Order: sequence, then structure tokens, then C-alpha cells
Amino acid sequence: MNLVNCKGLSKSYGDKKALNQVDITLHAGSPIALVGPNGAGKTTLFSLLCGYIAPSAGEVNLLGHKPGSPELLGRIASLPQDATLDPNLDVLTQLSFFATLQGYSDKNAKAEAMRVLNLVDLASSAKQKPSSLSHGMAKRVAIAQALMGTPELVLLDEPTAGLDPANAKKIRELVKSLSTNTTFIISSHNLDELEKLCDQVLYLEHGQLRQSVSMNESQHDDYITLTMQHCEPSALIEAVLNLADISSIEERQSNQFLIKHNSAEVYGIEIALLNLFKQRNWQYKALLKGRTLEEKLFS
Ligand SMILES: Nc1ncnc2c1ncn2[C@@H]1O[C@H](COP(=O)(O)OP(=O)(O)OP(=O)(O)O)[C@@H](O)[C@H]1O
Repeated sequence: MNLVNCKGLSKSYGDKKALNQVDITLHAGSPIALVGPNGAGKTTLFSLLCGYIAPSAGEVNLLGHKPGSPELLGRIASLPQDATLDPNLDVLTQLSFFATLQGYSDKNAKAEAMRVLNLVDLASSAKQKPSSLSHGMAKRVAIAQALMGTPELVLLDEPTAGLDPANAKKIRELVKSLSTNTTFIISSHNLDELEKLCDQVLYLEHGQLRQSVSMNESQHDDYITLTMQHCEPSALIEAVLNLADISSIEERQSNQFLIKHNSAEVYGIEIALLNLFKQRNWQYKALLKGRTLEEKLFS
């Protein structure tokens, strides 16, 4: 059964078309990214998937059910972009309350609340009120709430926005570690982060699904992305073009080059590049098989 199925999904606010005829089929597995510029329709799509709003046209199904169906209780969860905590209740009390709403007994609700707080490394803050939490801690509590009951599908709207790099890394590691049992759909503007985490990337623009990119394809395509410490671009380009099986090389950003080759044996190209750097005493920073997500989406 498909995890998510959208067919001709559209949503208008007045005469503003926020989503326009979107078809999406998603399967359970590795995290899936949802990207797109401000106003592209990402939050609208999440809200439709969660059943917070109804479509203007088209269909949406999750695990074979309409959003908001009782059959989905405890099986899907979401972290809204603007999730807020109740300022009057300590963290444990409010998470326990949400667990009872999911059907847990009082005793089990507390245990489940502590389990998810442990997952986000905040068990020691269980008795704190939201006002005494930092922004990053409050975000982790909201993520803990989404993880209650080990749902099959979790929608995270900008889960690491505003977090410092260490906290953002913790969230990424958590998502990775839970991905065996839960499929995450993550909306974010941080392409580097999504590249590390996700196998599939959906690109929305002006309410339409423009691209669906598989990150695994990078293992099989004919590109290498080369980042140098610093170099003389023209000398590098000339030297690389003289190597066997190179079709083209372009400087795409400062010190970053996209190499297209026509060899089935990418290791041969990599070894030739490393030999060249050794001969010329050039320092490289990174050799990436394939193209970056940014290149795939915007070139
Ligand atoms: N409640 C609403 N009433 C009217 N227009 C809305 C409403 N919610 C969203 N829109 C409009 O729908 C479009 C899509 O908005 P949405 O919030 O889904 O985009 P987004 O991709 O999540 O943007 P961002 O990256 O800025 O969060 C925008 O043009 C927005 O102004």
C-alpha cells in the first residue's frame, strides 16, 4: 500500500491557488524532502495531508485512508512550522496529556512521554515549563510530541529552522535513527541538510510539483562534483579536460567544479584526478559522485 497518494490535489484561498493539480505517490522508507521557495505551497500540502484543511479539488490518501480518519489515529503525526507549547503546563504534563488523547492510560501516557523526551535528549527537562526552555529545546519537545506512539508517517515542517548547528545535527541523527520504523517527510530550506538525510526530494514551485529527484541516482549519473581548497580555475579546467573520458568541466561556484565524464568506471576518473592533484601539488576539499541537490534542482 502507498504511504501517500495525492491525485489532482488543489487548494485555493479565495482566488489564490496555493496548490494546483499535484500528483504525488510516496512509499514508506527513507526520509523524503519537500523543498520549494517561500509561498510554494509546502505548508499547505502538509496541512492537507494532516487533514487540518480540506482540498478545493482532487484526492489525498494516507495509508489508504482520508486525512483525519479514525483509522489514522496514532499512525501519522506532524510538527507544524509554528508549533507552540502550552506555557502553563510543564513538559511532561503536556506530553502525557497528548498521549492520553492518543488512547494511552494515565500510567502508560507518562511512560510514553518520558520515552520520547529521552529520544530528544530532554528527559532532564521533563518538569520544566516552556518559558524556561531555549528555542532549540522547545523545538525538540515539539518533535518529541510528534514521535509519540511511534507513528508510521511523521511530517516535519522546518524541524531545524532556528536551531544551532549542534542541535540541528542531533535532530538529523534522530530522524536517521528512527527511519527504519517511521517515514519522515521533511520540509526545509536547508538543501545541504536534506541531501544528507533524504533519498527522495520533491520540489514544489507556485503550487505545482516541478520535480521529484532521487538522491540515489547520483551513484549512477555521469557527473563528479569537485571542490578545491583554492586553485587557478583556468589551469585546472585545462588539465582536467586533457584527462581521458572527460566530456566537460565547468566552474559552478567559487572553487566548485562540475565534471561530466563518459566512463562507466568512475573510479578510473577519480584516480586520474587524484594523480593530477598530486603532480601539480593542488589541494582538493571534496570529490562527490554525482551532482549536489542544488545542481539537480536549479541547473
Ligand atoms: N490561510 C491562508 N489564506 C490565504 N492565503 C494563504 C493562506 N495560507 C497560505 N496562503 C498562500 O498560499 C501560498 C502558499 O503558502 P504556503 O504557506 O503553503 O507556502 P510555503 O511553501 O509553506 O511557504 P514558506 O516556505 O514561506 O513557509 C502563499 O501564496 C500564501 O500566501
